[in-house]
Amino acid sequence: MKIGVIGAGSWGTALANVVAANGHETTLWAYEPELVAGMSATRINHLFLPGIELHRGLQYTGSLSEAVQGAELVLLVTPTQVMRGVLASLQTEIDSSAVLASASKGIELGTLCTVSQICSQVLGEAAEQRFVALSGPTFAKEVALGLPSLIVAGSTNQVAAHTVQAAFSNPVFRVYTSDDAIGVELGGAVKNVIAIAAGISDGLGFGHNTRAALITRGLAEMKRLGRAMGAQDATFAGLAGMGDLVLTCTGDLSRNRTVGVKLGQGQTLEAIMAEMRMVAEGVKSAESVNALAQRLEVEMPITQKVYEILYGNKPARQAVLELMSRDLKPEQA
Ligand SMILES: NC(=O)C1=CN([C@@H]2O[C@H](COP(=O)(O)OP(=O)(O)OC[C@H]3O[C@@H](n4cnc5c(N)ncnc54)[C@H](O)[C@@H]3O)[C@@H](O)[C@H]2O)C=CC1
Ligand SMILES: O=C(CO)COP(=O)(O)O
Repeated sequence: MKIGVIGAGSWGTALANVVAANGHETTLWAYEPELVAGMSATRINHLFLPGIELHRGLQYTGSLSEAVQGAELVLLVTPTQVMRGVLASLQTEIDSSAVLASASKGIELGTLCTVSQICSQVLGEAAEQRFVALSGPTFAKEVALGLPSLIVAGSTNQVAAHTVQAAFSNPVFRVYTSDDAIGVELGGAVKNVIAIAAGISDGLGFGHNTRAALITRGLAEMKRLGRAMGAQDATFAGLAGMGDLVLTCTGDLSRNRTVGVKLGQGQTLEAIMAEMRMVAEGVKSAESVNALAQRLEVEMPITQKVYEILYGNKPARQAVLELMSRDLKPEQA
């Protein structure tokens, strides 16, 4: 199969490597010209996935049209906030029958769109019929090292979901299908915001109890937003929900969790972002998910506090105090 992968960050590179190793004719598009040259010469993505040699068959390009030319499957893996611009450049280049998969996790600022909604707006409504959200507990580095990992391909079109499942699956990378594309997308977007909260908690010196509580109540927020957007509750109990939430809230490889830890330790957001080349989607999604919750009148108190800490100068300890002193009530999902 011919596959184009758009975005050579750590995740796009790791996923391109999976399908290339599975025997598919794969071309990886990189935004940075020096990365195209570097990967072509050394087979290593020195900027975003250092130290890992990529499959011999993987091709590299700096041209968007070359990456998707003749592709039966196009995988989008740029940061969510630049997705619309990248897609606009690809609009006339992607084959109208190609499956469109996205492994990006976030909600667009301003429009409050998921990636599938961005695709429909830019490429036309029919794009939704061939859209697949690929998400789960998968740190790029561990996938690239071949450590057993599981993920979900969610789509309203089961033929498209099965195409992605077949292309990516191998003995160390197991892909499940789901018919809940929006649930799979929302799980990935919201867990990044909750991971910042979990990091803040650890950075403040709180314990395992606090972190477990944040994960559990974060899952309740994810479910509530999902219900308001037509997702299925069961999706959030699965890999793209609880699975990814647990991974990101507890794993030291998480960029979002790391941002939270540093905030909890007293660093400013500006200082943290200044020394970070990689994307921590939760920083921007804290604003967009919080706005989405307000628009849909969904109660998401942890998300709201993360937003206030990041953008409202609220001290993290005060935010915790406010969360703890909310009205007492029965436990509800
Ligand atoms: N790294 C990981 O373990 C995982 C990441 N993801 C998601 O994958 C998406 C991509 O993240 P990573 O691959 O981790 O990125 P990264 O943090 O490793 O690298 C940043 C990426 O952003 C690209 N970029 C920056 N400015 C750009 C622009 N103006 N136009 C186009 N591209 C631009 C860079 O070229 C690079 O590909 C995100 O939504 C992330 O949440 C999902 C699962 C795992
Ligand atoms: O989405 C991820 C793992 O599934 C990666 O999380 P971070 O972006 O927080 O590193």
